[in-house]
Amino acid sequence: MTRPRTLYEKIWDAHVVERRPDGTCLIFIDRHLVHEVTSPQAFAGLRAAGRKVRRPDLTLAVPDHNLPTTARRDAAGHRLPIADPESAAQLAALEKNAPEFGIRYIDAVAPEQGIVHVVGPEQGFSLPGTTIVCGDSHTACHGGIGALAFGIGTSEVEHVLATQTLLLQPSKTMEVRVEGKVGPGVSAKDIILHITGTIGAAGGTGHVIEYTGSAIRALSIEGRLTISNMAIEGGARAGLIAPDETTFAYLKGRPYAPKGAGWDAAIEYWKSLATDPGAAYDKVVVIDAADIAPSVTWGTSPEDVVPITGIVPDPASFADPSKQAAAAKSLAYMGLEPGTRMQDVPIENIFIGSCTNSRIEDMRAAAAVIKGRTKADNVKWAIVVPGSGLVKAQAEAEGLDRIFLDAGLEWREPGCSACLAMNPDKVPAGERCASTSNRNFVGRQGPGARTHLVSPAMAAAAAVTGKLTDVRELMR
Ligand SMILES: CC(C)[C@H](C(=O)O)[C@@H](O)C(=O)O
Ligand code: SF4
Repeated sequence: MTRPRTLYEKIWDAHVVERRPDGTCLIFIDRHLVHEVTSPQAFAGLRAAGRKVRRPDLTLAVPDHNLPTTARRDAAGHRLPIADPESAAQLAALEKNAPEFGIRYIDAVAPEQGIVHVVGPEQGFSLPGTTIVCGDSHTACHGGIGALAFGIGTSEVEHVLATQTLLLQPSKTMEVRVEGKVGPGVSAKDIILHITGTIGAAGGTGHVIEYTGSAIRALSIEGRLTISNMAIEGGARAGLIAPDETTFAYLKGRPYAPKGAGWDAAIEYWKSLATDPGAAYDKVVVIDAADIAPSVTWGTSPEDVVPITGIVPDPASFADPSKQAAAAKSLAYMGLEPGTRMQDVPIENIFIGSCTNSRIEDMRAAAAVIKGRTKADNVKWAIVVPGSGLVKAQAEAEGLDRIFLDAGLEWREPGCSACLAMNPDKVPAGERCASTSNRNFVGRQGPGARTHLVSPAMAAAAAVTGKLTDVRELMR
C-alpha cells in the first residue's frame, strides 16, 4: 500500500520533473500569472538572452497594482494617461511585452480586468491540483481552490517564462484545523485574522498550511480565497484548501475551466487530491470556531489581532522582550494608548477592496451593513473597490453600487488601490483606515498611514459609525 499523503505532497509529487540528490526538485509550473510590477525586468532578461516564453498558453497577464481606480476613459472613450511616470512605464511595458511574447493579456479597460488573484480563479485559469506562480506574495490566495500557489521574485518570473519550471525545496506541512460553527458577524476574514493572531506572523515559516475542519468546509470559495490569501501573513510558503463540491460548482463553466469529457476527468482527479486518512503533518494547530469574534488589528503586523470587544494591549503584557519592543514601536506609530477599547478608536478612512476581500460576497457583506445608513461625518474618505470588472458588473446588477453611493461611499474601478501605496489611492499620514486588505505594515497605505485590518462587514460598520465598531451591534 502506498504511504498516506497530504494534499500538498500529492500536488508536489505530481509536478516533480527531476529530483536532485540534495532534495531540491525541478517542479513543473501549470499556471503563471503576470502583473506589471514584477515583470518588466523578467521580459527584458528574456529579450537580452534572445529567449521566448516557453508556454505562453499557460501564462496570463493583467495590470492591477499601478492602475488608478478612477475612470480609465474620458467622455469620448479615449484611454486616460497615467500621471505617475514609473507606474506609466511599468504598465506600458506589460502592454507591449505581453503581445510581443504571445501571452494572453487582459488590458486595463477590458471587462475582465482586475486584481490578478481575483481574475485567476474567476476565469477558471487557476484550477485545483495545479501549481501556480506569480511575482507576487499573495499568490497563496489561489490555494483556496486547492492549487499549490506561491509568490516568486522577478528572477524566478524570468525562469518560469523561459522554462515553465522552477527549482524548489519541498516545504514542511502544517494543518490549521478550524472546527465548529462561527457566530453571527464572523466572516472568513475574521477566521484568518484570528489564525494569524494565534500562530503569529512567523508561525508558518517553512511550511505550506492546509486549512481543514468543518468551519473551513462551510466556507464559499470567496471565503476560502480570503483565508488562503493571508497564509503568507502567517509566514507560510502557501496555503491550501482541499477541493470539494463547493469548488467544482464554483469553477464549472468558467472561461478557462475544462469542458465536456475533460471536465469529468478533471473532477475525478481533483477528488483524489484530498489528504489521505492517516497522513501526517509536521505541525498541527486546532482552533475552535466558537472562539472567533469579529477581529481587528491594533499594530503594524498582521499578527497584532484582538477581538473587536478587546483593548489595545500593553507592550509589557507580552512575554517575549523583542515583541514588547515591537509592540511599543507599533503603538507609537499607530498613535494608540494601551488599554484603549478598540471600539473607541475613531476612523477617518475606509477601504473595502484588495485581493483579500473584493469579491462579490465581500461587496454583498459590506452593502448589507451600509444599506439604509449613511457614512459618519468624521469619515473623510470611504472607497469600495471591486476586485475585477466582473465583480463590479455583478455588484451593479444587484444594485450594491447604489447602496454605497447613496450612503456617501465611493464606487471605483478594479485594482489594488489603497491596499498599497503604489497608485493614487493613499491614506494621509497620521490618519486611520479600517481596511479589508491583508497588511498593516508601516507606510503600507501611504507614508504615516495607520491601518486597522478588518472584514468587509466591519469596515462597513466603521464607515457608518466613524469608529471601529462591533458589527454585531448593527445586526440587531
Ligand atoms: C507589488 C508586489 C510585488 C507585492 C507583493 O509581492 O505582494 C504586492 O502585491 C503586495 O501585496 O505587497
Ligand atoms: S491587492 Fe494588495 S495584496 Fe493583493 S496583490 Fe494587490 S497589492 Fe498585493
